[in-house]
Amino acid sequence: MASMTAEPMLEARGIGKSFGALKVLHDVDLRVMPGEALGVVGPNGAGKTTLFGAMAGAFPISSGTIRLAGQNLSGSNAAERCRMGLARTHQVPRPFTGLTVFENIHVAAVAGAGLSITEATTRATGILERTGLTAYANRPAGALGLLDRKRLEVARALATGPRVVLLDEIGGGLTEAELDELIALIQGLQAEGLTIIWIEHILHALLRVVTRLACMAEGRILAEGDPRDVIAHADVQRAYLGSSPE
Ligand SMILES: Nc1ncnc2c1ncn2[C@@H]1O[C@H](COP(=O)(O)OP(=O)(O)OP(=O)(O)O)[C@@H](O)[C@H]1O
Repeated sequence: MASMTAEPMLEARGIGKSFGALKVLHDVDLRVMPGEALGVVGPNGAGKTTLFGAMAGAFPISSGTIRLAGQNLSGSNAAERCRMGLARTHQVPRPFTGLTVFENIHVAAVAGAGLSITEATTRATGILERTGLTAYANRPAGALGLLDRKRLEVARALATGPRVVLLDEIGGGLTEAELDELIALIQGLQAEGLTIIWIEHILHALLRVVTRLACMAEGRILAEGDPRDVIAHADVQRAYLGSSPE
């Protein structure tokens, strides 16, 4: 099995991406090992979300290679990458607001993982429980509060049966108590062996989960490694923390 080797679960090498004349990613390398939680920080516009989009297959990249458990993803679109085990959440949650919470999770299991209706029902029931959403199963997703919308975003990603999940600023806008609950959920997923890459501006939340940190600025990785070393790095202090709201 790939996970028994030292092969990264997800690896981006030499990623370049331009939108028209705007070069957003310059030769970015990033890798996450199986079961690892990697944090990504950086100022607004650094290219963090674009890097997630590149990995998830949201658009073609200008250069570079992405591998999932050793497999080159170049020829695969977003839906195929999802079936292969690569899931992402979005900065602004994107549930089907007219469907119930259960239906949202069920759809993700059918469309994202290709499960049968019956299999998806079993999976969705388990994920409702796992994410603390059972009591809201029959509520329209559009009626949820912010924390539960974020839980649902995680639940929809889990429904696709991911090997690695990309979390994009999922902590934003929550109270400290709500953030604690979300962190507990993410910590639990990591403890169960899920591989995680988490982009987050709320550094103290990120540092409760991740064991490795990368800082991006202007489309490049400035520093990457032990979170304490990255935070102490002079370039990171200058480009990010010096101007951070924290
Ligand atoms: N589809 C697009 N078309 C044109 N420019 C884009 C597109 N997507 C992103 N950009 C630009 O790419 C740059 C990087 O954006 P990106 O959203 O990846 O940054 P980010 O690090 O995730 O920022 P934030 O922390 O604010 O979410 C920005 O200048 C943005 O305006």
